[in-house]
Amino acid sequence: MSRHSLVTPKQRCTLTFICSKSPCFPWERGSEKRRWREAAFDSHAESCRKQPWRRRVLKQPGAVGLVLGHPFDTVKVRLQTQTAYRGIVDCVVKTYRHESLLGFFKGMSFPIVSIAVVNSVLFGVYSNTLLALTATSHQERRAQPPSYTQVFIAGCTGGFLQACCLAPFDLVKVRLQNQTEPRAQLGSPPPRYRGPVHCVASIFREEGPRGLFRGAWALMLRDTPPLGLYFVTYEWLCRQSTPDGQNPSSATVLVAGGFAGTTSWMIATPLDVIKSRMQMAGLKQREYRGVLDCIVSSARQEGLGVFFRGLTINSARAFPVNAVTFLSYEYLLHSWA
Ligand SMILES: CN(C)C(=N)NCCC[C@H](N)C(=O)O
Repeated sequence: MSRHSLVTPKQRCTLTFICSKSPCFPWERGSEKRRWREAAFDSHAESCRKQPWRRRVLKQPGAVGLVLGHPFDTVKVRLQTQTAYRGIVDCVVKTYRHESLLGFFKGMSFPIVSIAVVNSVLFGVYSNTLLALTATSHQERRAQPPSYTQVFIAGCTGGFLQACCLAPFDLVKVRLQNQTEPRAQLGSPPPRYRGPVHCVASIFREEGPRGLFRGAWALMLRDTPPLGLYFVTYEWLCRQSTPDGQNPSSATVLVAGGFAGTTSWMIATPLDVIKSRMQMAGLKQREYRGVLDCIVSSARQEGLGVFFRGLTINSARAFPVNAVTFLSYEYLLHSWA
């Protein structure tokens, strides 16, 4: 049966993106490898068609990790962009007092909506870049592991492209997380943004369409080399603790994924600070002229310590979130194999 009869165009697009068994390489036309890839894609598509719950269930761990990690992210963003807090504890106490528990969950809706797409782009581009560089499928990769340079390049490519998709969602998240007003009460002034959609509309109106991509260059720099390192750390730790040719156990995947998240966030924190600051500076105020200007003026005004704001909380949050992310990624690839 042709693969086109098994899946709808929408499914085909998602599958091609996520799965490393994409049948779409033109240079393989007519070759044995291409026929094998098409057969693998057919059975893969068939199993997804029969068990649509699989994809839905597998997306949940990422969302659960995101919800649990969001309060940490809010504290981090506030520490990086506001000067009103003396440290993590002060920020937690003030947020709780003024805004209750809900204050920690501000700006969470867009990340929840976008996480599936953003993770699919990251892991899909990573997997497909590795496939293009090594010509080995995910299953074959345990027997013929790619070099760390190939893993790094694939990770950087995935990181760069995920940042392009993430930019507007991340901007809205950061703007909403920084609203410190308590819930609307009679007589109190309303917050600047009433919700994510109002935030998008206001930015569009006040700062123009480019406003939605404020801080995007800093975000791309933040996500490109650190994500190369993210996948190299993960691969290295998996290979260290797994006998040659075997798949890593779930415990190994959790630990390696957690460490990969923590290490990459430690490296990424200085650019994360710059990114958040640029996102908060509205285009109209023209507070910074670019990434370099933001780096120089932040360092001049607040010292070099400014680049490490939120480092502890960022690294702690990254462990569980990325442990779960890698576990679902591995599970997804194996259940589709
Ligand atoms: C250092 N960076 C930017 C990353 N490691 N990014 C990939 C992991 C993203 C994950 N959803 C998280 O929020 O940690």
